[in-house]
Amino acid sequence: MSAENSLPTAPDGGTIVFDLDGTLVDSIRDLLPALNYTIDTQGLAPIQAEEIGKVVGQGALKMIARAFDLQSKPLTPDLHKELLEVFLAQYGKHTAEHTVFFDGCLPLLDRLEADGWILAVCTNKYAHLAESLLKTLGERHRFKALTGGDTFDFKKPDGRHIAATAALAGGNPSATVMVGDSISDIAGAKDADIPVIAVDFGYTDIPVTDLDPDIVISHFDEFDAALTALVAQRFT
Ligand SMILES: O=C(O)COP(=O)(O)O
Ligand SMILES: [Mg+2]
Repeated sequence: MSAENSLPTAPDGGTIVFDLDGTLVDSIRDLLPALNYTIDTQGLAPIQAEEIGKVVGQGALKMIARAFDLQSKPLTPDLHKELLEVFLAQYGKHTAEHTVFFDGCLPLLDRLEADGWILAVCTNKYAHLAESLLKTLGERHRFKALTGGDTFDFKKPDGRHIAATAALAGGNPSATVMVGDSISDIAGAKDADIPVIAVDFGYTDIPVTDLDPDIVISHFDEFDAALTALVAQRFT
């Protein structure tokens, strides 16, 4: 095993809570077509891939609202609800057609599991969509808990979403590390006093370096060193 691929021993209840969209999986390959299908029904122009950070991160309802805002189009509450149904039906049929895990992610999950870390997913996506996405990709079994934006009465950037996910997974929130790509994840982790590794290849309109996470990585090959540093700083 190379020096880069060397994880720290998991502390008691050691848990890694991963965000989903833009962190574990490159999901805009399916999210964007479903969003564009939805807004096209109202004559809006398609959202471009470069703009995805401006719309994703707070769940589907917010994504639709942000798409309308971006094009300064009015959106009534009734139309908003109707379009959510259109989006959910469309995305529900095409959740995992083109979506893939980011490079290096699955080997990392293998290493983490082998080294005794508990894995969980904390996403602002609807839980049933996240469940179906991970099941279709054949990787749901790795995660001891999966919570969505609709699982609790609170969601990221509320830190309770992350802490409750770790607890649900049987982990110790005080020995938990969050991994995410956007302000919801980084602000949420800070709110819960949980250390956070940010990935800079996800979906955000604010560069993650500006959000002051503990560590930024640009590829999952850098994860082991990042986790080693965090465990030494925060858990010993
Ligand atoms: O789909 C969204 O808007 C957010 O999803 P995420 O929390 O997994 O990034
Ligand atoms: Mg994300």
